[in-house]
Amino acid sequence: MVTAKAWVLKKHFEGFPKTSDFDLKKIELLKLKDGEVLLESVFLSVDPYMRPYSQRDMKEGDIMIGTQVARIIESKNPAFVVGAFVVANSGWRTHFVSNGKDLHSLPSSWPESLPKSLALGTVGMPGLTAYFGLLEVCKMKPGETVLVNAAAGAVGSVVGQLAKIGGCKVVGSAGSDEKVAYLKKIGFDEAFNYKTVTSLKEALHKASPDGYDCFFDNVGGEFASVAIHQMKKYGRIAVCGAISQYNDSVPQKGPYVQFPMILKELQMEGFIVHRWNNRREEGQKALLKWVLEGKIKYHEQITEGFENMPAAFIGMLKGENLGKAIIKV
Ligand SMILES: NC(=O)C1=CN([C@@H]2O[C@H](COP(=O)(O)OP(=O)(O)OC[C@H]3O[C@@H](n4cnc5c(N)ncnc54)[C@H](OP(=O)(O)O)[C@@H]3O)[C@@H](O)[C@H]2O)C=CC1
Ligand SMILES: CCCCC/C=C\CC(=O)/C=C/C=C/C=C\[C@@H](O)CCCC(=O)O
Repeated sequence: MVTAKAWVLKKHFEGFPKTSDFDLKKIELLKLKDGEVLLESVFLSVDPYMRPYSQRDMKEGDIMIGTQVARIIESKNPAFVVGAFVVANSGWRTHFVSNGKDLHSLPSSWPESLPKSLALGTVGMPGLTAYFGLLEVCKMKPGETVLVNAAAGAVGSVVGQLAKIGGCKVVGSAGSDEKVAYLKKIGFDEAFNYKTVTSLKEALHKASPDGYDCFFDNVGGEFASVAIHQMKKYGRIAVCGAISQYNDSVPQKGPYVQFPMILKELQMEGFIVHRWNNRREEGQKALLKWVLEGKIKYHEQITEGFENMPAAFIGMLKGENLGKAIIKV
């Protein structure tokens, strides 16, 4: 019998999650039935969506939602061999049983030299979010100017590099000078620390006096309310997330934004990466190619130890990660 460890939501979050909101449980796994596989998590992801989705989708006592790269350690399913790696959506746990239907094998072209954890970040859901959000929602064109916030994160860092590959000028914001330096290192044309600028309005104007054609919004709130006024006519806004709001009990009341929406005839579209699930392979193939060519750089904030998962999640929400936040079991 295999004993799995799992993090459960002990108490719904109020404001920023606290480690006391989680409980570590042990689960005895049953013997495999025909068609099932036993997996052990190797890398686990902590993502911003877990904060709002926990309120929407979970009840206290549930295992925390989330994804992992896992290794098959026992198989009664001929489609999955022992030793193979897959991406699963089985939550915060060290071991689990699956019937294989919800497992995604890593692309066959995945080189041994490339960390498999990238399947949770740059070459996984966040990278695909950047890829499809930029190409299908922003519809960036060469020569345009792209703005992205939370730019040093899992999604934002890929947005900026994809926009450079697409021949755009790229402006990014992040919450530390270290992150700003990283953005410039990976090719952003302009980058600033939104926490230390005296005026966000002036920082955005200085970075691109003519304004922005595309705004890839990961943050929402006051940043979005200021940025919208600096969009060019016919600009496009991809509303990817609103992390500035996730931990607020009372959402920030941003200034009235409908005026620029109308006067500049802006397109503003929210999206969820699931929309392009049928094009996952296309996106992963493109992202993997650019990573292997060195055109997309990646950085991972690796936290060692399953026991540190709640702390890694809280740290990511507080901006302590540069690049994708990953837990190495
Ligand atoms: N629509 C979709 O399908 C998807 C949407 N998302 C969204 O994309 C966004 C980025 O996700 P992801 O790349 O995984 O996360 P990141 O790796 O960027 O980590 C979160 C980052 O958000 C920033 N942040 C946190 N709080 C605030 C705040 N109050 N104001 C401004 N910035 C803040 C921090 O960076 P900093 O130092 O810059 O403050 C932090 O590092 C999130 O909003 C997420 O919900 C992600 C995946 C799919
Ligand atoms: C309830 C208010 C939500 C406000 C917007 C919040 C988050 C946007 C975001 O981050 C979306 C992420 C989507 C992730 C998609 C794929 C998976 O890895 C997560 C699966 C969770 C699920 O969809 O059940």
